[in-house]
Amino acid sequence: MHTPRALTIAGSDSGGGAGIQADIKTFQELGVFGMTALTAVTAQNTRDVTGIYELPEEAVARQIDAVAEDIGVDAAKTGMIASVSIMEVVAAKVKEHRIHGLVIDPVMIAKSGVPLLEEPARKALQEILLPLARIITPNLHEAEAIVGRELDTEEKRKDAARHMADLGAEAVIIKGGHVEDDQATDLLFDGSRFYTFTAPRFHTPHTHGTGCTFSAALTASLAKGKPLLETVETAKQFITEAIQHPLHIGGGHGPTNHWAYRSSRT
Ligand SMILES: Nc1ncnc2c1ncn2[C@@H]1O[C@H](COP(=O)(O)OP(=O)(O)OP(=O)(O)O)[C@@H](O)[C@H]1O
Ligand SMILES: Cc1ncc(CO)c(N)n1
Repeated sequence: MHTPRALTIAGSDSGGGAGIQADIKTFQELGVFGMTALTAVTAQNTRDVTGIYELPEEAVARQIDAVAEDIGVDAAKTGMIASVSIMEVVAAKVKEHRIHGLVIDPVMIAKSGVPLLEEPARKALQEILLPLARIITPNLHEAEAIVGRELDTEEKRKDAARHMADLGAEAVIIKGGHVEDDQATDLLFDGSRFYTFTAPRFHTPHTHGTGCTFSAALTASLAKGKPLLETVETAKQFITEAIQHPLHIGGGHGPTNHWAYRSSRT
């Protein structure tokens, strides 16, 4: 069996808790060889985003070409893709290199409240990236932005998931991190059935990069060739343990603990 290889196409978080840093830490913890194609560099910590520097389209294209042409990609994820032009490049390269097992994390704002997606790119996301998704993983607010309505009941969230599947995503997970509830429940739609994945809600400020970490864990399992339900189950356990055992780093929304899942198993 070959070594599973996963690529993240995302932004850099200098603070190390979100973005490509969260992704490659998660890939490593799950025994998957991690590769990166940077779309932007952010100057960021647990409190704020103080700078966003997009990479040129050509730089994004060449990074994807470089890894796909030599190393190979068993699964990939997208995170922060701030502009329509970079979205177009990513979609073209995903098609050109026939990258399957693509997890789309439709990142829109950081935990600190700073927007990471330019306004015109919101619509483009559903037209350009969403149809390529093996799994799309919006949080509540991202799902509301994609379907253009409030999703304050489970029934409405189910309709939204169906809507995103109709737009072309093979599977949809509406994450429950921002839903007012004692539990953190994620809703999966696999194109025909709904499933829920529930964990206790921890009352902690250390949730910086939860979405990145969760989608990276999904990508790692897909790279290993795991089926959808097992993939979501593993990712949910990974993020739950990472939130449950925080590292207490920084003065704001601190990172999750990327080694908690492994530590509890060794
Ligand atoms: N306080 C919490 N306790 C337990 N699980 C949580 C908590 N907050 C989020 N989660 C879980 O973490 C995962 C990511 O969900 P969330 O909705 O926070 O993503 P997000 O908003 O995209 O994160 P990010 O800040 O990285 O953008 C989901 O599985 C969600 O249920
Ligand atoms: C670079 C980057 N990507 C994604 C997020 C969302 O958590 C973030 N804060 N920073």
